[in-house]
Amino acid sequence: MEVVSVTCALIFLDQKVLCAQRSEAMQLPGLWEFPGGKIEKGESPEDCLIREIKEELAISINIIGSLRSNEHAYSDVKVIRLMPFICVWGSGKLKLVEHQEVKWLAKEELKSLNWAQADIPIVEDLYVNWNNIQEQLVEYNREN
Ligand SMILES: Nc1nc2c([nH]c(=O)n2[C@H]2C[C@H](O)[C@@H](COP(=O)(O)OP(=O)(O)OP(=O)(O)O)O2)c(=O)[nH]1
Repeated sequence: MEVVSVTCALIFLDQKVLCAQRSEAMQLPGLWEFPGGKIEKGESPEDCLIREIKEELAISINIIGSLRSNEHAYSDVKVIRLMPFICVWGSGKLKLVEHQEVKWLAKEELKSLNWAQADIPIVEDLYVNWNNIQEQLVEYNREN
């Protein structure tokens, strides 16, 4: 079975993370995800994510870390390997090119959304590691 590798960005700002709602024109319409997309041939996961975020949200991001990947079988023939990265906003003004809506959520609000199935373990990991990630962000901001 083919496993499709997909990167996604956990973009943090002021102790909140950016969550995006898939539009009716996309697969999994109306469900919430972390923005990103499929890795193209010859592309590194990081390059893919930077490209996808530019395409989808018109901003550039800096990647500062990652969480563990999660594999989810949407069907017998479709397995997604979702690879989450911890990111901060680099430059540009946010514009929704593909998504229907975005929300900036605090830790306690994370579980209130109707997430795509592949994201559920990632949301759980994010919840559990939230304070650690905030420390990484403080450290990154001190150095940059
Ligand atoms: N980007 C992203 N995709 C996700 C998440 N969770 C999840 O199940 N997916 C699925 C939805 C899609 O089947 C697949 C990613 O495809 P996509 O349509 O967003 O990516 P893409 O822009 O590269 O796709 P394409 O239209 O060029 O084929 O992964 C997530 O958090 N972020």
